[in-house]
Amino acid sequence: MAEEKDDAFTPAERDALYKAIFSRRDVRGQFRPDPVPDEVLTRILLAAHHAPSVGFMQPWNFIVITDQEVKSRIHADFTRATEEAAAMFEGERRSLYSRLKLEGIREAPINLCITCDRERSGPVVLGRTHMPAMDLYSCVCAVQNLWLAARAEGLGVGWVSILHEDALRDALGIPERIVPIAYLCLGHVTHFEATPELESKGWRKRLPLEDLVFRDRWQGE
Ligand SMILES: Cc1cc2c(cc1C)N(C[C@H](O)[C@H](O)[C@H](O)COP(=O)(O)O)c1[nH]c(=O)[nH]c(=O)c1N2
Repeated sequence: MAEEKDDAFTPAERDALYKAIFSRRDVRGQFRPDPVPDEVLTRILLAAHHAPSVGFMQPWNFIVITDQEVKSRIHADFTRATEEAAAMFEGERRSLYSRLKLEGIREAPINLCITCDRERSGPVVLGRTHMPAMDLYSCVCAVQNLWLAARAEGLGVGWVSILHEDALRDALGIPERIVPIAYLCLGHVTHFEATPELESKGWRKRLPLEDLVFRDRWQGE
């Protein structure tokens, strides 16, 4: 066998990465109260900070929330928003929606808001000159890095987006030029589900990959 180059992944390293990808779950209901050690939190934040970003803008900030009062304020807004959301679905969908657990704000030992500073590196940004949303997408890359690193650390992450942006800004004192990207609940978990909860609870199935891959041009409707 050819000698591995230093920058190549061994098969075990490759498998470990895929394991993190395929076993990552959105966690809302299985948080344990035990605290997350600071060094673990630092490692996953460092993973987020090593995400790609347009023009190397690094437009993110990480607001680490452990104050139960702040969490309760956000949770109160979730309760309002989720009632509004339930009303947007009809019949059986509405009652299924209402039975789903869609956040773990108060149970998770850490809540984390990832934000985007749209002015971080001046008005003209390499790579964002023609597609201005690229800074927002960069922050989502940071979220995904953190989500995968957390999985490898045995920590669950749940993304909560059933919130009013103004209420979130108010609760966290986020200034106007900063965009809240993700509100995450984070902590040790009793277990990771094998499949997305929205699938196991009958909300929606994973689509077949072959239906989503096009060759050379758009081949859908
Ligand atoms: C941008 C964004 C926003 C949200 C989510 C995800 C993403 C990417 N998801 C989680 C979502 O339901 C979940 O990712 C899918 O159901 C797939 O499940 P796994 O993440 O594979 O477990 C999510 N889940 C939830 O219970 N409440 C929420 O508000 C949200 N919001």
